[in-house]
Amino acid sequence: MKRISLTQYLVEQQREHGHIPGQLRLLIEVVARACKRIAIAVNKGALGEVLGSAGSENVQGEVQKKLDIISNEVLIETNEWGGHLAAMASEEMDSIHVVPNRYPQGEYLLLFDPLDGSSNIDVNVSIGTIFSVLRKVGHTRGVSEEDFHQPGKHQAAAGYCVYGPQTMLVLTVGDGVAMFTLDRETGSWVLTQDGVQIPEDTKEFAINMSNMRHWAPPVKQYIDECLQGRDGPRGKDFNMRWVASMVADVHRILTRGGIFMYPWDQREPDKPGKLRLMYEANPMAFIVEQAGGMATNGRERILDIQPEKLHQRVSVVLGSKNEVKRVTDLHLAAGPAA
Ligand SMILES: O=P(O)(O)OC[C@H]1O[C@](O)(COP(=O)(O)O)[C@@H](O)[C@@H]1O
Ligand SMILES: [Mg+2]
Ligand SMILES: [Mg+2]
Repeated sequence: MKRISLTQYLVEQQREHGHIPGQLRLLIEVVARACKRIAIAVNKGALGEVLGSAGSENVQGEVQKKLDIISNEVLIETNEWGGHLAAMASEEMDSIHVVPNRYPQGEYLLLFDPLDGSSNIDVNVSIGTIFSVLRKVGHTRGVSEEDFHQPGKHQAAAGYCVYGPQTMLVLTVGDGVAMFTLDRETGSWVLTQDGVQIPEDTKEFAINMSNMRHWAPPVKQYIDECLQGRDGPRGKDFNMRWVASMVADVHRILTRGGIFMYPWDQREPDKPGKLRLMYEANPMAFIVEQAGGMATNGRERILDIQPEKLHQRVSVVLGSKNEVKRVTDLHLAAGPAA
């Protein structure tokens, strides 16, 4: 098999399509390098003393794990000096991190969920890193949080790394989705799948069923019809999977299809959902769309949502096109309140 490295892939994309500027290519390579360092820490587990809680809370009031903090630091440290970024934002930081004056300033903004699936860290189940890249628009000096408030359709690149039985990097620069597997012996990312396509139909759904009694009627109806299997209106049996690491659930969907949902629920009616728009939903929605799937908040395309806050939350329905469409149609038919 001819081995194509991440560098080679990006250079070829640049040559063929001309839409990956040098700074963006560098940025992606640096993020991939940071993910490699995080993978090494994840791999060491208890031997590296990286498991367990850090005893602090993030801006959303969630208890931080040691790996949440380590991964955040690795991403900042590897990215801030390269000259490709103006600023970064993270799930684990209250506000944006502007690249210090001692380093050259770049034109991109990087957002990340440094460690996704925190509840799975200590139980040796797949976790990951999610990232989104925006271009700093406008030519004003300096950078502010408002510069980040761009809808997901403006992302220049997005990706995630999954730390599972294999460490994989999944990437889109707006021209399809490519998957790379980390060769631990050589330390390089090797292209293992290009032109990833999500099947349009599926018999597999992913949702945290323990929240069922709190869901809105359209979500209840959709899942109820799936559960009725071949005796119900769908006329086929469904299977369920829920890893509780979005990266792992989305990775399965990219590989063999499926629908993923983390919907609004009535426990906290003012909160649109659990997942964060800018560094979880947007990058995943970009990847899913680039692989032929669909991603909505139940009503509108996630990539069209105009963000108002860095840590804004959103309801998420993504994956195989025909199923996401079905859930979205049920919401639209139910009217504005549901
Ligand atoms: O524990 P729950 O409610 O099933 O939530 C699981 C979801 O929460 C998350 O773990 C949130 O991500 P973080 O670990 O980055 O906070 C998602 O990855 C996952 O889909
Ligand atoms: Mg997350
Ligand atoms: Mg996280």
